[in-house]
Amino acid sequence: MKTTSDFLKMKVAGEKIVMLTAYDYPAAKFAEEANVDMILVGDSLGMVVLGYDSTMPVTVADMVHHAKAVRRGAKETFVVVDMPFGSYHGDVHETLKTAVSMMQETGADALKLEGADDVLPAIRKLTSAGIPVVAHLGLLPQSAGVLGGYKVQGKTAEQATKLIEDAKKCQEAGACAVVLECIPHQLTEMVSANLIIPTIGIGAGVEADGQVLVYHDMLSYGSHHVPKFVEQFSNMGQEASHGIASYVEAVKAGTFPAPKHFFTMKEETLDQLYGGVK
Ligand SMILES: Nc1nc(=O)c2c([nH]1)NC[C@@H]1CN(c3ccc(C(=O)N[C@@H](CCC(=O)O)C(=O)O)cc3)CN21
Ligand SMILES: CC(C)C(=O)C(=O)O
Ligand SMILES: [Mg+2]
Repeated sequence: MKTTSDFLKMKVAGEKIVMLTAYDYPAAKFAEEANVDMILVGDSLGMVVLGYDSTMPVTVADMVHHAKAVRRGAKETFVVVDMPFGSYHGDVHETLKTAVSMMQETGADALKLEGADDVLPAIRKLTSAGIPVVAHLGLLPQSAGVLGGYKVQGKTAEQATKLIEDAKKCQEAGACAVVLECIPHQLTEMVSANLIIPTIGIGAGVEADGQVLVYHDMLSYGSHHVPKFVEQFSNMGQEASHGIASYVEAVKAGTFPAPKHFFTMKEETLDQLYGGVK
């Protein structure tokens, strides 16, 4: 299994880090088999798996439930779990307690927290307690209400300067990597050059040290709105709906199940059952 120090080495060597989200056992297995470097159990599961229209309703219990399934499917891959909305903005001792239980219950390798500023003490606290932390800057879906929606961040010189400073502060606080979401690619280049820890981009250009995408987006598996930064690498949703439509048709037509799907009784048992007469 790769560790945080391998990710630092990959950055130095210029080897791209591939991260993919997963929310269940089969997805985790597929990711591990394809040599994904890091799996993210993202709170985006609230949207793509649970059908909410934001990540706000997702709870620690939801994250734990899905992360346990992912861990069972990918025992040899570095697994990062999102701390959900509202679970790390209270007292740092409370945050540490929540983080410890998330780590112990799921067997995760790291936790991810959105933001800098008042989140820095939590990053410091968790790291010093031995929990690797991935930071997350730029578009913060858990603050979409405050940001005014899912919009590109860091477009002005002032915002960009703040983001570079925030990234450095996250690194100083002990973060082992930082996710950069929806920022101009030139800013990604600057942040990446200013940090020792790797940057993992989503909608942040090719200059990041790694990339992350949401499983359901990159496979076109039922996610309704697909952001501009997504490439659809397969068409799973279409495969699924065609498969289900064929099943419905076959049952209605009586062509499924076919004899190869039947279980059959012996002739002599049938004779006993009928008492020799039908
Ligand atoms: N399915 C899914 N994919 C994601 O990547 C994702 C989630 N859900 N949920 C949590 C966050 C929210 N994310 C999103 C969602 C939408 C846009 C989006 O539509 N952005 C606009 C750009 C808006 C602008 O121009 O400022 C776009 O057209 O891509 C961006 C990030 C990323 N994360
Ligand atoms: C979009 C990624 C980075 C994320 O935080 C998630 O999937 O929840
Ligand atoms: Mg998230």
